[in-house]
Amino acid sequence: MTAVLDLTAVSIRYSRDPKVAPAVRNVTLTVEEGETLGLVGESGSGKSSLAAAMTGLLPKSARVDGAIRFEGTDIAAMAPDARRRLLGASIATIAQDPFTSLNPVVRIGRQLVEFQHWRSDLDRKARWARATEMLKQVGLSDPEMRMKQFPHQLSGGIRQRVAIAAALLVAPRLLIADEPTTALDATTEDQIIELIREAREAIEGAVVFITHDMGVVRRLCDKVAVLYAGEVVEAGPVAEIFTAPKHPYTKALLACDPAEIEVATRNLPTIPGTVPPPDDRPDGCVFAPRCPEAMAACRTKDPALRNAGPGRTAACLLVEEPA
Ligand SMILES: Nc1ncnc2c1ncn2[C@@H]1O[C@H](COP(=O)(O)OP(=O)(O)OP(=O)(O)O)[C@@H](O)[C@H]1O
Repeated sequence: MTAVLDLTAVSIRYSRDPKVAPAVRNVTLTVEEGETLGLVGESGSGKSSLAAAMTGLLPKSARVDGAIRFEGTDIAAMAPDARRRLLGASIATIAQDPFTSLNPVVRIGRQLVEFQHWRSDLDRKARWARATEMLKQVGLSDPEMRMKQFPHQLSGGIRQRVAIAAALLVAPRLLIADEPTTALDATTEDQIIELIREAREAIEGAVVFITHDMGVVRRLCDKVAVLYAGEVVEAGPVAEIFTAPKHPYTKALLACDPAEIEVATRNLPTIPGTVPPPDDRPDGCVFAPRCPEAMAACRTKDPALRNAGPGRTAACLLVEEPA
């Protein structure tokens, strides 16, 4: 079966100059139909750069090496116009702030009708009816009233539901959700996560969920790729990585997940130090300066991503490859 999305050795530079240090390095990952992949990492780990590359939204000055295949077609190699046509009809994005996808000065109804411009088989009335029905499906109780409102008249949670409805109107094969619950309270976050789960079933496609929060990955995703300083440091099935993480960075992220902390505490642990910028990487393992398990060899030897069990990879000298 052809994967919905398949990245092979993808590097991203914010410059055409191949000598400029890449912000994303050599990332390989696959998302199959019916799967939700979590991309997780701290600020600066390259999540948004990867999302922009997947949606063809990197700045013109950026350079992508490697292949990004959407249902078998390499979108990194496509002309921008052809890429926009393909992606506009097949990939939808839900952003952290729905104001980035909703126009603040246009009523919801008009926007949702315009989102369906590619449906030449439907007239305006049919598009309006389809949009109203979609608002109902995402749990809004008075969709006709919502259609007449402006985005600023809605709460954050309702705005995010409208953004999900807008994404579903595209009937995408791939839904990319970029920190869609970060600005929401815990109850609303639960509802939006449930909605994204239902959305994946409705589109019969795949979801890429970008977050810094391991708790959300645990609740929603089938697979996870942990990013650090632009590299995948560990990847594999969520069920296994959460029970037996192998990379010290994954272990540290899990230690920051409130659900993993037995005694309720106001002060969640954080990982000391910061992600190094692309042009100031340490020698050896990029995580070594912050790693509680680092050995002398970690300061000199770059750990290549290695086999860490069925469907799993990890980039750490401490991980022994299965025989
Ligand atoms: N437009 C840009 N021009 C130059 N460098 C950029 C640009 N966008 C991102 N970067 C750099 O790329 C690296 C990865 O950033 P990116 O925003 O992709 O990470 P992130 O994990 O999404 O973080 P955040 O959650 O803060 O958005 C960082 O070092 C960042 O400074």
